[in-house]
Amino acid sequence: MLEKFRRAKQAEVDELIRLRDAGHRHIPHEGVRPEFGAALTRPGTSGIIAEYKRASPSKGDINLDVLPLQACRGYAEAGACALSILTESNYFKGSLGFLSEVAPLGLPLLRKDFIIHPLQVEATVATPASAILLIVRMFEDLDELAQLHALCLTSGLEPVVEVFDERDLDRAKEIGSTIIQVNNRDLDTLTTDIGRCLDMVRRKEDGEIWIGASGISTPEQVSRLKAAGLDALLIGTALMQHESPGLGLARLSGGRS
Ligand SMILES: O=C(O)c1ccccc1NCC(=O)[C@H](O)[C@H](O)COP(=O)(O)O
Repeated sequence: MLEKFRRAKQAEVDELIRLRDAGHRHIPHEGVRPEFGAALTRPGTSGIIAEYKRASPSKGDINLDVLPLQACRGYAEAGACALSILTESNYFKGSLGFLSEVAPLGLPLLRKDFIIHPLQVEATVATPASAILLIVRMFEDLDELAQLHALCLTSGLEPVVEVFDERDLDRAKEIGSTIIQVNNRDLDTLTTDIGRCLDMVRRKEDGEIWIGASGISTPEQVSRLKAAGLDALLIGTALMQHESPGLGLARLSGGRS
């Protein structure tokens, strides 16, 4: 599955290389980037990262009717501590432009995509994103991942490093990741099992911020995962399936609406 995403991304990377070779430069975003990691652990936070996700490989179209700002305003009103914005276009019907559309809400933004090349990091620096997803499995060569991780940090983006299993976690820790996201989705079957982050969070160490992602859909799961030590939970489908995603979040978290 990830190989399929990597191939789809290569076309985007080739275009970024062509533009760079033609002299195009990304102008860094000049506004404030609210701190992402700090927002997940601030006292009193809901600890919920609400995702704007229009479609997915597992569900097909989820919600094409609610615009980014409309959905994310609802998330902000319902107490989301940060927003995850799917920018991948082929499988998730996302767009990089969504980041600027929702930035006026003032919440920290995670760019959720398949990042494999430094020019994608540069392109992200030109947006208001505070954080960017790096998926350990996308990299055979750990040095390549370590270099992208370092580039994110020096560029002012907080890298969120996603792991699926213990080996990924070993590699994430080896490069010094401090924001670790455990994905509960099995990439072969696309099914989810929250037991994965419940197991892995036992390896959380001081100074690390842990996020549990995928397949979270009930208030009971939210309470159980938080009690197990996850700092934040990233939720997309269960919210976007609501006509009003913000109301979906309010129901799930008992937050304001
Ligand atoms: O959502 C998918 O079907 C999917 C398939 C293959 C790779 C990644 C996929 N999703 C990306 C995500 O990480 C999720 O959007 C995120 O964790 C939220 O999950 P959910 O709450 O289950 O929508």
